[in-house]
Amino acid sequence: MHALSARLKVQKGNFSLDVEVNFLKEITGIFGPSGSGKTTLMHLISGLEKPDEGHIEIDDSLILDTSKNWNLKSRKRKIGYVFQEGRLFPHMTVQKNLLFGSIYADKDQQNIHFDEVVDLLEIRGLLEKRPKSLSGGEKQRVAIGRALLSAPKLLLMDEPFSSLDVALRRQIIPYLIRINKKLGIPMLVVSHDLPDLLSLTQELFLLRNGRVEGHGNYFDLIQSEKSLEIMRGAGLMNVIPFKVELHDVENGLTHLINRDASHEIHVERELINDCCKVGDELNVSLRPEDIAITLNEISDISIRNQLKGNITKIIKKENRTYCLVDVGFLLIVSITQASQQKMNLAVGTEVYCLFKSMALQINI
Ligand SMILES: Nc1ncnc2c1ncn2[C@@H]1O[C@H](COP(=O)(O)OP(=O)(O)OP(=O)(O)O)[C@@H](O)[C@H]1O
Repeated sequence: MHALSARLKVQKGNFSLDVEVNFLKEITGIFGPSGSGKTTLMHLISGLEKPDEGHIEIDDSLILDTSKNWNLKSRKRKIGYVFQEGRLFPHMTVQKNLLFGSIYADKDQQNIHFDEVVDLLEIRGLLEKRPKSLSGGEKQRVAIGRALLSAPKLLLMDEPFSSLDVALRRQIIPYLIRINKKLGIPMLVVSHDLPDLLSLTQELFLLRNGRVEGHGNYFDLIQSEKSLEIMRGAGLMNVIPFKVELHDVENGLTHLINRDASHEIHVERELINDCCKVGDELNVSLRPEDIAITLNEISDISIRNQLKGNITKIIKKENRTYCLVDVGFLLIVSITQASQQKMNLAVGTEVYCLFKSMALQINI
């Protein structure tokens, strides 16, 4: 059963949107450059805008069908919408803002209660405050809480990170993952920042000029030249799930292993910030430019992380060469075309991917 199934068409001046979006219960990202129609799509799904033609079902119940003249009002759609800048009511305390969310909630379907939301988002200490005295991340968490208390079947988030600095983004992302896992509320998250989006989900729709140009897992998408082209300018990123294996206090390192325990990497403890226990799962991000390729393992080198693999695809774009390397999981590596030619790299070549521990970003 799809959490959302939508076909939508709209013309706005010179811009036309014509898309089909279906997804399951997880977190799904909508990535696209500025002006590609992301906000328009969210408005159409939430009912803030009306399409010229369209059909929307949420959890198999019909929300909109223009051919039958069926169009549920926004507040009846059971969709929580978290806007870019939170949009809290300034004259109300945090508590009242949160309770406002439950006004439209269908009490029978309320699968999350006030105290649970407050604890999940860690906002108990803020309840008596007014929005103007909150930080950006706190506002955003309250806005998410308000949306959750409306008992939504679907949560839409438009650029939830854009008003937050890096530290606050890192805070919000785990809350969103927790909400999705714990409450099973599907989320559609719009962003033009690929690394942020990828730390939340690798299931993506790529939007360009009002059309879906690709849909699926990020690592499948980057194998298509067209999708790679859309994402390239926004900061391609490797995002790999790891588990904390051991804290090596003496050497200041934490050892991480991947899902099937085939690979171990080492990161500086200061990156982990003492936040993770052995056994905790985390995502490690690594820029394709921060990985070097060699044909042999190098022993007398300070770089500790050297993963052996095979090149599965090579894509050339301008003077860069993108190599997809299967090291047990896929890594995307960006090198110059000159390096590729000099090393004679081709599909099937066995290589080592080298990266410094400091090049890793940890998303908890
Ligand atoms: N009322 C309107 N009349 C005409 N064109 C419009 C109208 N509203 C939006 N547009 C155009 O529709 C296109 C898509 O806008 P939209 O805000 O959905 O894009 P977006 O992907 O969310 O962009 P951004 O990342 O910059 O927020 C843009 O080219 C915009 O100029």
